[in-house]
Amino acid sequence: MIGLHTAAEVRSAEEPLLAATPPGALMQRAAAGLASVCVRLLGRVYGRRVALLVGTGNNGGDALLAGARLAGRGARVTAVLLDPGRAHPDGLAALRRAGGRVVAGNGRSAATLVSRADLVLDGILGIGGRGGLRRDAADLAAAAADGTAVTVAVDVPSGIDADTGAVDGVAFPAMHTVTFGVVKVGLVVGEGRSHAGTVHLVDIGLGPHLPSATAFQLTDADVAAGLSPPSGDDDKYSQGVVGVVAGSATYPGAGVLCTGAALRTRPGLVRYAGTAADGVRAAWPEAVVTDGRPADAGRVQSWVVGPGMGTGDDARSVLAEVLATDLPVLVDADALTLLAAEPDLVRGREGATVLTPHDREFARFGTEPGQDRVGAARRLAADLGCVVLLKGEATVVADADGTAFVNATGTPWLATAGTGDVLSGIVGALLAAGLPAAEAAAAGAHLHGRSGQLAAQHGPLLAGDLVRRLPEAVGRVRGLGAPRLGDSAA
Ligand SMILES: NC(=O)C1=CN([C@@H]2O[C@H](COP(=O)(O)OP(=O)(O)OC[C@H]3O[C@@H](n4cnc5c(N)ncnc54)[C@H](O)[C@@H]3O)[C@@H](O)[C@H]2O)[C@@H](O)CC1
Ligand SMILES: [K+]
Repeated sequence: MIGLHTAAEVRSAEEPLLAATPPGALMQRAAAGLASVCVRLLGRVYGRRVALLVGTGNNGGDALLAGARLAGRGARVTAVLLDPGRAHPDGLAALRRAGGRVVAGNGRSAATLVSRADLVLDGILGIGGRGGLRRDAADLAAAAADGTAVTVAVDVPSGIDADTGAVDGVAFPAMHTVTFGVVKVGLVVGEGRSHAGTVHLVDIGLGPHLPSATAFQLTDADVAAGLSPPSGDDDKYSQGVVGVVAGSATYPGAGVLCTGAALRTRPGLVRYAGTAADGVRAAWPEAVVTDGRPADAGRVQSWVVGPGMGTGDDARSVLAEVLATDLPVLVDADALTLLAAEPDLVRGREGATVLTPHDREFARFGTEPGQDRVGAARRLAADLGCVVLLKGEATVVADADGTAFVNATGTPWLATAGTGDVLSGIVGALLAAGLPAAEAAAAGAHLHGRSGQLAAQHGPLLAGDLVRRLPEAVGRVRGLGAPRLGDSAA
């Protein structure tokens, strides 16, 4: 698992480390790591044009020291100072000694220089940044976006909130972010994720001083650990039996997709109960199907309830029946609409409850998710005593105790009808297999994203393609062992 940290956690870890290291040593470590990523990205360094965008803090100092290292290898480095009187003095001296140039950051010539560079390093603001970019900085970020340079953010893209990924106005559009010590939450979630590009982590020795993370990104290896293959002693019941209530006689699709996804994730046994019975039976002869109520379906170890089931009295009564059990229940789509009107149906349940809203469904519970998606999911999870999986470009999972996961996998092609029904089926299967609810939700989102990436390799995908590619996604997740950073750009 990759721990995700806040700026305050970084500050608290930096303090003892700074006290234990010679002055400037930490910044030199950061600059060395930053420069070596830049060398890799540039390929040939000699003669390449490098523009450094330099603010008033240590983030600008990192950029200047890395620029000095690149100038030492023959790059033509120019520092663009946003506040010339307040740039990091040691960094500035090092750059000058290495033969780098310095210009002021206002005016057209600075923007032209940035738009013609081969590499632009963004050292405007790091974790000390507050609020959005000011006018001069925003113009330079726009020039970088319009140019052809490789854009690299130092520690965090300037203009994003390192804790939430929120952007207030304009932020630097990085293709790569070289971050120091730990991955900040804001690099992998919300708008921060798309501004950060591929994330490279440079170790500066913070590890022993860090508090435990409360937010995480799962790797393939983490998900594989929860998906142990069946042993010789397993039978169809011991692998986990999922109950699905989804779809309707008129619209059986949600029932078909949800049941198929559960079967393909963990093919033990899936029991379907509902009015889409004929459609589900025709599509999945492997499922055990009844057109009766959940109680008529037989024993299950988890329930998935909601997609396409409607919001009428019958649907409400089926939802209440499922929630009255002590089993893990995943509540999605129409069942979320019903639940938002009666949230007490889940408060105090003995079994775990996982809610899987998109933004509009989330808002029915009282507040829009806003730009702090991890915070919003945590608040709703704590309020209802549930696990909340908030769907998005980076899906967030929060447990009632505050533990959060930010999903690393996926593709924009997943924004198509029926993909949510597939996610519900996957998570339902993992719940039936006995995974703790938050981990089942996070692992399910990871698998869903991997399946989407496989299905979108050659272009647009349909929800049914996700179901078809699920066994391969499970196989790939099992086969890739090493933790992978940089998935945030996937
Ligand atoms: N503390 C350390 O020893 C290390 C820190 N490192 C770097 O230091 C950074 C943090 O440095 P700082 O605390 O100096 O903070 P920053 O470099 O993030 O910036 C703070 C400065 O920017 C100004 N500022 C804040 N918001 C602004 C805005 N919206 N527009 C214009 N100016 C604004 C502040 O007044 C302050 O002068 C990290 O992100 C990392 O890059 C690394 O060198 C590793 C070691
Ligand atoms: K930056």
